[in-house]
Amino acid sequence: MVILSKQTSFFNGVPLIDLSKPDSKNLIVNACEEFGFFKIINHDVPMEFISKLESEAIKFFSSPLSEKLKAGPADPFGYGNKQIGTNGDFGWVEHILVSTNSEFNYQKFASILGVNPENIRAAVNDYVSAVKKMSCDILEMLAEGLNIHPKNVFSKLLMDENSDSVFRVNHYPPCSEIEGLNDNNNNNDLIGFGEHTDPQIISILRSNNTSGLQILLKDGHWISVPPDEHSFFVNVGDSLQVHCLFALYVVVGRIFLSFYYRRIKVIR
Ligand SMILES: C=C1C[C@]23C[C@@]1(O)CC[C@H]2[C@@]12CC[C@H](O)[C@@](C)(C(=O)O1)[C@H]2[C@@H]3C(=O)O
Ligand SMILES: O=C(O)CCC(=O)C(=O)O
Ligand SMILES: [Fe+2]
Repeated sequence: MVILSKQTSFFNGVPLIDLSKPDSKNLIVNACEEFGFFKIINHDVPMEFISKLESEAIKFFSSPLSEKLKAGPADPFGYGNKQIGTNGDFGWVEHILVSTNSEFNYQKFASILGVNPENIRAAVNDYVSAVKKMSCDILEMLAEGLNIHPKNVFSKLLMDENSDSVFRVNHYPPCSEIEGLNDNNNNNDLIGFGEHTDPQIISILRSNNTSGLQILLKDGHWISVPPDEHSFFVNVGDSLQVHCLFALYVVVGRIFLSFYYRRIKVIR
């Protein structure tokens, strides 16, 4: 199912965390508690790593479907089309899911792109390492903001060799059925990536300047997040919620709820 909507106004209240500022740790804790979602600026992920990966992804997704299918199915890793995950969820999306493990085999993707698999590995590793470093900084600030020792209590979950961290690239292709439609009624039958929480500790999201990302506020309203290709968005996943409910609530008396979000198709 795809939710189709004319772009309505953007929400300007997403908490903003400037990683270069000393008060970030307290702001991160408040954002996790009040919102479960925040935007990161002044991160150290080089734009060069982001652009390199984005251009390889664009090349891959522009390949003929018959070629892309050779890199599938995503069970668990590879190319997937419309079928999101293993729960039968459906979306107007195609994706690549890869392990962040450095031994991952990129041969299938490299053949389609006509490049050496080591080039793809290097591009993914550069990006993923920089994003992991940023994620560890965020998780350590979170522990510090909560006054929990040691400060790597969360970040060690990410650095663990058995960590289930994954790298996913989603592509939301144009939908010929809705092109040219002038939908004033918020026709509810078209969605890119359906409403869900992520099972991980946190999810780090970045997209190009495409709108459609929506988050569910505590009052039950879905609101649209303004896109920003230079920033990352972070959302609280189920594992952090569970950790806080069972371990931290007793100690520090704070609760973080994992966060519902989705991506809709927007008529321009
Ligand atoms: C629709 C779904 C796909 C997903 C499991 C879920 O029910 C909700 C979270 C999705 C997600 C997002 C992050 C990762 O890409 C992923 C592998 C995960 O752990 O949670 C996917 C799941 C998936 O593709 O199976
Ligand atoms: O498109 C997005 O920004 C969200 C994608 C998403 O929720 C996911 O991959 O888990
Ligand atoms: Fe997600």
